[in-house]
Amino acid sequence: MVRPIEPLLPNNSGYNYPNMMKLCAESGRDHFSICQLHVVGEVLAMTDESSWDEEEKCFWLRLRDEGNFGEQWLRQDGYSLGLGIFLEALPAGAPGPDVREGHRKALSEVRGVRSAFNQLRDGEQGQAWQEVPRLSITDAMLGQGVQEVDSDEARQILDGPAISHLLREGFLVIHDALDEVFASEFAEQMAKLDNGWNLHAAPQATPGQRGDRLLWIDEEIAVARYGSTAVSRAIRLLKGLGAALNPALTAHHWANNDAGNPAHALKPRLPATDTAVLTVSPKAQLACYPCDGAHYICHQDNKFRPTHGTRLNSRELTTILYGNATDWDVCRDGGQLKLYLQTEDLESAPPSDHPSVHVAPTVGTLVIFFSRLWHEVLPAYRPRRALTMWILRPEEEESWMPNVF
Ligand SMILES: O=C(O)CCC(=O)C(=O)O
Ligand SMILES: [Fe+2]
Repeated sequence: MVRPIEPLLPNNSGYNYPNMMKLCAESGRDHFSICQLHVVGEVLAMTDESSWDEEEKCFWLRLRDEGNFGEQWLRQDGYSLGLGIFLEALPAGAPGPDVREGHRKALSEVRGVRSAFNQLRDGEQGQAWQEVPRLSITDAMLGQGVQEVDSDEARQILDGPAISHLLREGFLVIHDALDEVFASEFAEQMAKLDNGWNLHAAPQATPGQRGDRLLWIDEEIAVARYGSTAVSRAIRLLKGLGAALNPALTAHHWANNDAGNPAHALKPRLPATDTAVLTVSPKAQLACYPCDGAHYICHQDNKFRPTHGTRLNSRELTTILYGNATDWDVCRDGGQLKLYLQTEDLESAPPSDHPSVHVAPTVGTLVIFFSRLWHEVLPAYRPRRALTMWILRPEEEESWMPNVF
């Protein structure tokens, strides 16, 4: 039997260790797993890692969001949690259908809060936050970023002129990043994954924001679960871009920071010889936009909040490999990525006639851009598939939590 999820509580102080044990005893289960934790409107999915600290008499929870852009150890002492926790009295394993329903409700609630948050101006505390208990950063120990992945393929693609273009313009498009055989296998396997009912609707902060369906996937799952060797190779290639860019990116941030741009600050300030700024997200996002005009409105993948001196999340660069047929016709099929140039510091979306580049999502095209650049996916009239990897700045992981607390 699956026990329904506990309702969202405005205050989580009941979820301390003794009470969790009591709940276990009452339900006849030998453990509870925390399946969802909401902090300032983000949903952080719990992995199965939590540990009881005998000395501190508290649980440490390892929290990650779905794409693993944010990760931290959080002390669960009944005071330091955000909007709410859902407890499932479930043995480890796939959630049952009523749990999924609970998740859906929770997500829509969280999205409501989140969109209220997005409408707040810097420093303002809105209605949405009044019930949120204080989350102390000093109670949270930051998790480690994922290791760098070396890839010869990535290094070959990112030669000196390509890197200079990326740093100067904020984006880079390479049309022949994959050889012909790799490209056609990649497109074929992306279609197979999409057509095999493996994807689920992307979460939306506001209705109509995006119409794609997603699968989070890493290079091992791609092979072991789906037999998609070309997708696995593509994920490794994308992961390798981080390592290939590290030295130049570090120098870039140093130069901009020294020139007084706080958005480039390296925290903690790295020694000049240390070039390891970037890590990669463990999983890539496989996204398919169905052919019914599905799109993604103009947005940034990350934001720098000058009044707080923090970023919303750890994403630094967005890297995408497209997996669509070579006869993609933008006039007929639409679906271009529209990148608005030099818009990283804009607070709100630029007008649609702002200088931009349009990228056709043809197989073999690789695009890399700074995640704070405003961009959108234009309506697609043919299934449009993309594999996205976010390259992260792990030292920023703390700052995805806006410090409205
Ligand atoms: O697929 C694309 O071209 C861009 C997708 C995107 O902006 C996103 O997933 O955040
Ligand atoms: Fe995006």
